[in-house]
Amino acid sequence: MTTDLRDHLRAEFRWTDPGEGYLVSDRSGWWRSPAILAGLGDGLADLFRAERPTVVVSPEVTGFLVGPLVARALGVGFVEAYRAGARLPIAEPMIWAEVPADHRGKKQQLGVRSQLVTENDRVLVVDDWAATGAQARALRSLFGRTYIGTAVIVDECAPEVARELTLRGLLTGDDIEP
Ligand SMILES: O=P(O)(O)OC[C@H]1O[C@H](OP(=O)(O)OP(=O)(O)O)[C@H](O)[C@@H]1O
Repeated sequence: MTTDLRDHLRAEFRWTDPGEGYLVSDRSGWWRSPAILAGLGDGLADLFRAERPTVVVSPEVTGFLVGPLVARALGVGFVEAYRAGARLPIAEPMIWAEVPADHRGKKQQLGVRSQLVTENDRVLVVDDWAATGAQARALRSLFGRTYIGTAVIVDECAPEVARELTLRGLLTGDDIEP
């Protein structure tokens, strides 16, 4: 099942060249694929099922596509982590974490409605991609001991960063090399 999923993810992934000296990942083929949508929740959930997560948290915005699939597969709920500056559709109070400079060198903040995660939760962070690990690091700092790890589709982090953040991926950077 997971082998099939990995094959589908590799097959539906594209690099695009906007002509600005770097390539940009095009992940739209993933969301268009019924096979990927059917398998992605369980595929990512299986990376952490043994750790019995009780809630999934994902960063804005692509994380909002992936996180609910994983929450559904685990039978738990989903919480949005918004970027500062977003027009928040949820009530205060929020807790905020500084995001270290990410893969574009940009600093930001991520915020979660504090009442949605309790100290007894076991938080699984889910995202489509990890490059520097900045989003995962920020959310780990936000949740402290309730953080159990981060599941991503593509893990491009340095191995020591992935280990430190308990970050696991379905694919590595080598799987989608241009
Ligand atoms: O490991 P990091 O260096 O933190 O990078 C990973 C982040 O980069 C991508 O998001 P992006 O900022 O491109 O925003 P998007 O979700 O709006 O596409 C991806 O969805 C992760 O959230």
